[in-house]
Amino acid sequence: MAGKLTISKVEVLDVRFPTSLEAHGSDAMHTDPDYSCAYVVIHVSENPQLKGYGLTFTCGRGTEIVVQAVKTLRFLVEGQDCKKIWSDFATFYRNLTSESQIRWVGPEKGVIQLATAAIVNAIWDLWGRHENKPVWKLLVDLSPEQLVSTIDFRYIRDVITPEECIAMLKEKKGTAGEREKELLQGKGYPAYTTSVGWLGYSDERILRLTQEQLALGLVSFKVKVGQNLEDDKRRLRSVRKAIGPNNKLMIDANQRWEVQESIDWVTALKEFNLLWIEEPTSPDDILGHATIAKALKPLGIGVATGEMCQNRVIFKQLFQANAISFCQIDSCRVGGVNENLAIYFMAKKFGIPVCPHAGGVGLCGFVQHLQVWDFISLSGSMENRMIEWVDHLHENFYSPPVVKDGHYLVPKDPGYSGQMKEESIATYEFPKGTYWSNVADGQASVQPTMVCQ
Ligand SMILES: C[C@H](O)[C@@H](O)[C@@H](O)[C@H](O)C(=O)O
Ligand SMILES: [Mg+2]
Repeated sequence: MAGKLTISKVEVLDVRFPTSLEAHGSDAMHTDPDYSCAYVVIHVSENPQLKGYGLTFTCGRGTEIVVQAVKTLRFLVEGQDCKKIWSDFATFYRNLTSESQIRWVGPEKGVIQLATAAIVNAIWDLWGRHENKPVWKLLVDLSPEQLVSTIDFRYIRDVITPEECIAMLKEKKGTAGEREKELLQGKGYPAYTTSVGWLGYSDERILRLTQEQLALGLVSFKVKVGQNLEDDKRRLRSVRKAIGPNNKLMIDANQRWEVQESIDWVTALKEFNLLWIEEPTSPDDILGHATIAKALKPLGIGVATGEMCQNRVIFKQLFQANAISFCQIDSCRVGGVNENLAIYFMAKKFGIPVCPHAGGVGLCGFVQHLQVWDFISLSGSMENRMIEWVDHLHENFYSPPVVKDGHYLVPKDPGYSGQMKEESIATYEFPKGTYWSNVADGQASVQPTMVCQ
């Protein structure tokens, strides 16, 4: 790799889509999300054509705080040589997450962690584009030593070491080509859908969408629960009837309950043959999740969580405490690709399947790369694994993810699939995009409707 690639500018934009108008994305705790993001574009001096695009997902209000956090971190990124970063990514990552003053407002959690993810994701996108490869292929082609060198092992060495990770990758190297071929020539990677069952949708809408998705080949469905038990029973009865006894059904409470309440509520829903209960309680309550998991095990219902688990340390403890049966990494909640790799390695060690979270804008595009890499290079298995699919806002991206016949097709374009269309930014940048200026002028609606037909 001759020549430098100096980061000349980290650009950051606040982009918000008014999804609350249709109750898309609504759940028991986030009743009116406007799917939004802090969107980062990384420029390099030596090549104006080459840019890296990344983002972190937010729900509307508060995005401006994440944008500010990216601006605060900028001085650690601008002026850096990308090639130097890629050759020792863990050190760059550590510098970002452990800066001596900024770390007080984290460390490695909350807004500053979301901002880290947006920057780090953009740097991986840039790397993929520079190598002319989708990020999954970049990961697959890195040597085991190089790939593992991107991970900051601080605080997780008591459960996993770089040497163990390298050995895991080496063990799978010989057969990786077969799995890559299987994914590219076969149906792709199994998906499940959440976008039939948002909490603010009417019963009629849920049923119609379920039937539509079934007809499109989806066989796994997730429904939001947690506000009212009788409502949950009625919806689940309808969805279970529509999908039949053999298709998979999951529920998601988005942290609505206490620990005992989780056990009681889910037990009351056991007749619907549920694969998992997702986020029953606080994402920080590791032992609470373990208690719930133990109580629900005899019912055959697993516990899933991850979309709001802030860093690798929380995941480490969830694994250690037998608190989850499904690990839901999130491409933007922890500090981007590097930290997610650490979580994948721990999941492999503890024998827990990863089913990435993707309910948000841009997340389906990112996580498909990680999961494809995992199948080819690490777990070597799709058993008990699926990638979440939410069918919203993909039209705003240049290389949108594609689900066909219930499977994600392997992305082929270089990068990490997060580049947003210019016209979408011009419309939805907050507050100056045309959509939001019209709202300010009273020419567009902002009133969320909680029940939609
Ligand atoms: C506010 C969001 O749509 C969440 O409801 C969503 O991420 C959800 O938890 C999911 O699992 O997709
Ligand atoms: Mg969820």
